[in-house]
Amino acid sequence: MTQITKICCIGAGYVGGPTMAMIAKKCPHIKVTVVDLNEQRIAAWNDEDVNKIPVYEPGLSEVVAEARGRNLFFSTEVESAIADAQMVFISVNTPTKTYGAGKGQAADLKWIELCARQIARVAKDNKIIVEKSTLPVRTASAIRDILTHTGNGSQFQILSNPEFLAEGTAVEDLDAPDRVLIGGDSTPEGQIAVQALVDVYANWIPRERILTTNVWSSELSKLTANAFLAQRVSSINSLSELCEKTEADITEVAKAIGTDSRIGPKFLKASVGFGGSCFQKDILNLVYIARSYGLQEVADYWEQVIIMNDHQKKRFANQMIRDLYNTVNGKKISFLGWAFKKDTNDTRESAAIYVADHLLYEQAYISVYDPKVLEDQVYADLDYLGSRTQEENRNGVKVVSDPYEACKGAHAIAVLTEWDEFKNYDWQRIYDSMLKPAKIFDGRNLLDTNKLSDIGFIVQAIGKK
Ligand SMILES: NC(=O)C1=CN([C@@H]2O[C@H](COP(=O)(O)OP(=O)(O)OC[C@H]3O[C@@H](n4cnc5c(N)ncnc54)[C@H](O)[C@@H]3O)[C@@H](O)[C@H]2O)C=CC1
Ligand SMILES: O=C(O)[C@H]1O[C@H](OP(=O)(O)OP(=O)(O)OC[C@H]2O[C@@H](n3ccc(=O)[nH]c3=O)[C@H](O)[C@@H]2O)[C@H](O)[C@@H](O)[C@@H]1O
Repeated sequence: MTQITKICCIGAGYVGGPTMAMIAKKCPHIKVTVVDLNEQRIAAWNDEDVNKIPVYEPGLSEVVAEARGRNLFFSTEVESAIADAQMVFISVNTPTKTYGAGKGQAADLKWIELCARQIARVAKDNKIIVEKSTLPVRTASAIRDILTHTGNGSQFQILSNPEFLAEGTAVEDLDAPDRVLIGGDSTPEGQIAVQALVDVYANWIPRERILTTNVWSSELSKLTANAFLAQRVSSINSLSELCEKTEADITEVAKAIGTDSRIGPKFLKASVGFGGSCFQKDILNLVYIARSYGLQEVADYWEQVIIMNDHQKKRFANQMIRDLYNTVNGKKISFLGWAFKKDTNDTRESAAIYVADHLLYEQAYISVYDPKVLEDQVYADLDYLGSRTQEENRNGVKVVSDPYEACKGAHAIAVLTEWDEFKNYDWQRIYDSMLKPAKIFDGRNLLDTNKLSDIGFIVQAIGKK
């Protein structure tokens, strides 16, 4: 049996950082080194002030503080960390391709291949390679191809161990996951590698929650889990539009169906649309894979989840324009929230970006407040769209650090993220400072509509009349 005492993780992002911090915390006998090419990111992980680590997650700084310097290390010395480790996790980004074949759908595996080649170059002994990144089914065979041609006789086992944590709850998800999934080869060597990784997780996770499968099932289960979750959001969002036409209330409908134990209550919150770095990219990837096998109906079925989500974001922005007398030209609109969900500073694919873009086309003036997202990030998100010049984005959007300032003099407020603090604002004070009629578009069904209406606000929530 291989007793793992040295782990390296390539990629110190939203997954690599928290995941490895938890392994290090729970397994003080294992030396865990997280490496990244991004020097700034590594410097931030090593910041003396543990509150300045680059990923904001409730409880994460405490986990890092406990293990960092003891058996958790962050470094840019990629090669030596790989060479030293018995087990190498690959946790690099796998975004949607922006060029060439599969552009806009397939996963870009450039960084995965680079990692495999780097491992092949520096490894001098046998290693277990763990796919932590989300990958298209059958990627392990490409990694194996690269690794088996090193020519130095080292043996590699490839495992798939997808991550299911959600941002904002990463620490609790890692501490007590519903399950850990490990896919490996059925050969004796493959099973020894699977067992070695099972033993790592078994330090804190009950054995019955550690599932083992073949590699392909594991790779495909990750895409499938995200597709099912996103599908629930698109399903409830599609019905929110019908609720708005029929005086049914989406919160009541969600509760009514969610109490059926076969359906379950989670992931039925209607919203302005799902965001985050993964749902869209993973479903597009699934669609691409299905098409590449000639499975048109399968591809079309899942693509509809994305089409519905795009529709929901557009619908929200259009409703704002319509309710603001068909023009937002020169009107100040306050955005409460920019992150794709609460309790994270991550803004990737956030619905707020697309709603802002839509309103900027209509020449609105947007004032953004988010408790955790920095000004530069908001501009970077808008610049990345390429819809207008950097100067135009900075003229059209101001980022402020005070929510009352964001709302002062506004025609309307849009709630784009469900941050808890929004519920406790002095809404009378906000109302008094706004232009009248003062409108609120609650894209998260977060606020107390009755209370706001009593103050004088005109409130439009999702899936409610
Ligand atoms: N963000 C999330 O909540 C989740 C993400 N995933 C998956 O995990 C993977 C990583 O996602 P994130 O951590 O969000 O990405 P990220 O972009 O935050 O982090 C990836 C890191 O890898 C580094 N990197 C890329 N190539 C490298 C190389 N050759 N050598 C060293 N470092 C390299 C980048 O500099 C970056 O810091 C993706 O496949 C994603 O789909 C899975 C579950 C949850
Ligand atoms: O592969 C990934 O990256 C991860 O993707 C999601 O996690 P995450 O995107 O971090 O956050 P979620 O809680 O899933 O929320 C995703 C989006 O859906 C929205 N959402 C979620 C639930 C809901 O009922 N309604 C709704 O609009 C959220 O606001 C957010 O914009 C999955 O939940 C994780 O299991 C997975 O590991």
